[in-house]
Amino acid sequence: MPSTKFQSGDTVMGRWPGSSLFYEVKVLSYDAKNQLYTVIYKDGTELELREADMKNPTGFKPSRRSRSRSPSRRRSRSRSPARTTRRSSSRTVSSTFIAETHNARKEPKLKEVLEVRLVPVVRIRQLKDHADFPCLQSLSVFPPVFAGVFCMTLLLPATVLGLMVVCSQEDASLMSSPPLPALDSLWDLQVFGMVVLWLLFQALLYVLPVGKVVEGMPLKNGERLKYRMNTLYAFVLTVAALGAAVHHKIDLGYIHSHFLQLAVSSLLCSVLLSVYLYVRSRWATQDLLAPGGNSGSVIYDFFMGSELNPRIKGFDLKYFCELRPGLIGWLVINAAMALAEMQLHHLDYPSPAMILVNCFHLLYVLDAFWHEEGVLSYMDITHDGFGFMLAFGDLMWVPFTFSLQAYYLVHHPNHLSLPWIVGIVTLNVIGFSIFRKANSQKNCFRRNPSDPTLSHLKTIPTATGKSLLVSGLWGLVRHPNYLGDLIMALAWSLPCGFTHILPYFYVIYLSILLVHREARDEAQCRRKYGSAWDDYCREVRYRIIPRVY
Ligand SMILES: NC(=O)C1=CN([C@@H]2O[C@H](COP(=O)(O)OP(=O)(O)OC[C@H]3O[C@@H](n4cnc5c(N)ncnc54)[C@H](OP(=O)(O)O)[C@@H]3O)[C@@H](O)[C@H]2O)C=CC1
Ligand SMILES: CC(C)=CCC[C@@H](C)[C@H]1CC=C2C3=C(CC[C@@]21C)[C@@]1(C)CC[C@H](O)C(C)(C)[C@@H]1CC3
Repeated sequence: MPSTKFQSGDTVMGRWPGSSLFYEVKVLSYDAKNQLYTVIYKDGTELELREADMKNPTGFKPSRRSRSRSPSRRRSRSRSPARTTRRSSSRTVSSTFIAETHNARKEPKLKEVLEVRLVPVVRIRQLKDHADFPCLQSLSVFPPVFAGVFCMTLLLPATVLGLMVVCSQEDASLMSSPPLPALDSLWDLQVFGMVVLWLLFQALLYVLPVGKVVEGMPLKNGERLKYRMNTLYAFVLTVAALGAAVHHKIDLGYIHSHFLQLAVSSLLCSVLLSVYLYVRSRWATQDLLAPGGNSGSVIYDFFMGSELNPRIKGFDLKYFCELRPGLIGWLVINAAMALAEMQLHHLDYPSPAMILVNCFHLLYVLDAFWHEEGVLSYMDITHDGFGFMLAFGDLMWVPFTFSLQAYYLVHHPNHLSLPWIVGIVTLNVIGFSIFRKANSQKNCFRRNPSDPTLSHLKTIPTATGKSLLVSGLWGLVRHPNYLGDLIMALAWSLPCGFTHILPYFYVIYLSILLVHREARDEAQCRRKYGSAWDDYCREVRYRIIPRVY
């Protein structure tokens, strides 16, 4: 940490954003560029504070009123700071501070020290805050949370396999009960070898010294990890390798004919990886753990993951899995399904529906690769531990459920008329434009808030020094990028027609995931930005869909 008034590890008094209350906080790191300290309150809340909002503890006396209260719990019991210090979007942060500091001087009672006996509350709150799972949000006591996590560990893989089995039946209705495949038909050592080879090949491409190296978001200790941006190269080299394989008469139809076995082998790889991750996390120091990453429950930590960025030397396991084997694997499966469709129905070209599905998915994945740097600031990388949920999500869920539409079309051809094709392409273009513009605007604004291309947008200042965009797409709904993602998801399903609901599984999954993710992000932003976030919510009333939600 550079020479600053407060040092990492110091215990000082930090202002709760939007209020005149000060609580005991521990300094974690200092961001010299933005001149912000990352501090942690005793209830586990992490915020960025300016030096002006931090004071030495001397002179603060314990409150007689305050007992076992965290800032966040206080907000729900007493009048919310948002209401007591309500400010409009046009009012500047500094004027708010002056007013509140003045008040605080007149009313010493407002200066309080947090007396903490919060450990169980912290853990439950952090558990509920932890990941993309709605069931964890609604559960408030430990045993059900762990039981829920345990069931998910079994249910999620079963869901993927079940969907794949149903999808291959003529009657792909979710209500149908297709014959279960024999257990030994699910396993083939050669297929397992292929999956391991695939992972090793992708790992080899990851360590190639091509592509620029960039720094990730600051960690708790202020450090920034380095990441090499070369997913696009990995993709191009994979396509070249597959092209060479096809040229040498290797039949990609193998993927279609061994689809279930490939999924089971990928599941096994994700389980083995998660066991490794769990075991190594037992030796990880506190500053390497994700928030709430050490709950004390084996099953919970196995599922959610304890370590934030597990690395072997410079090889980042989470970042590798998030973007490469699963996403590139998804595209390879799609291409194999197009080939299988041509073989099965004796076609010279894939059907228009298959072409649309392949092109839409290709665009989505290439976009993720093109904007690879943006992924470094996504919750999965900066906040979530790496455990079974993400390992399974990346290695099995993404390639085998995201490709269900292409798999479905192999067995359920759907004729598309020209107007339908035009309509579906238009819908995807609209969804993609919203998704891309929203993500780019936010990333650009976070990198450089005074970027001239964004000067026309209105913003709301917050106590942390960062502002929130409040016009343009971010003024339409609070998560325009989710809206675009959902519109695209619908466009991907429509080429499969309306006979079965199965091709719409992706839209349903994404809606649940994004609604939950939005709630989780909202809770984090409210903690981070206090009353400024409430102002934003008043100004932009809808979360994802204008006038609906
Ligand atoms: N296909 C799939 O399976 C999935 C796709 N996704 C996609 O991944 C992408 C990333 O999603 P996710 O990481 O959840 O969240 P976002 O990229 O939407 O990031 C949320 C963060 O943006 C900042 N923010 C929120 N509102 C504003 C505002 N008005 N102005 C400026 N900054 C704001 C806040 O962080 P701060 O203020 O700290 O910068 C907030 O925490 C999305 O496009 C989503 O659609 C996500 C999950 C699954
Ligand atoms: C039910 C279950 C197993 C949940 C696990 C969730 C994960 C599969 C998803 C959580 C967030 C994801 C993102 C992408 C893929 C799915 C997971 C890992 C993503 C990489 C897809 C491509 C996008 O462009 C993206 C980079 C925005 C996106 C990031 C989030």
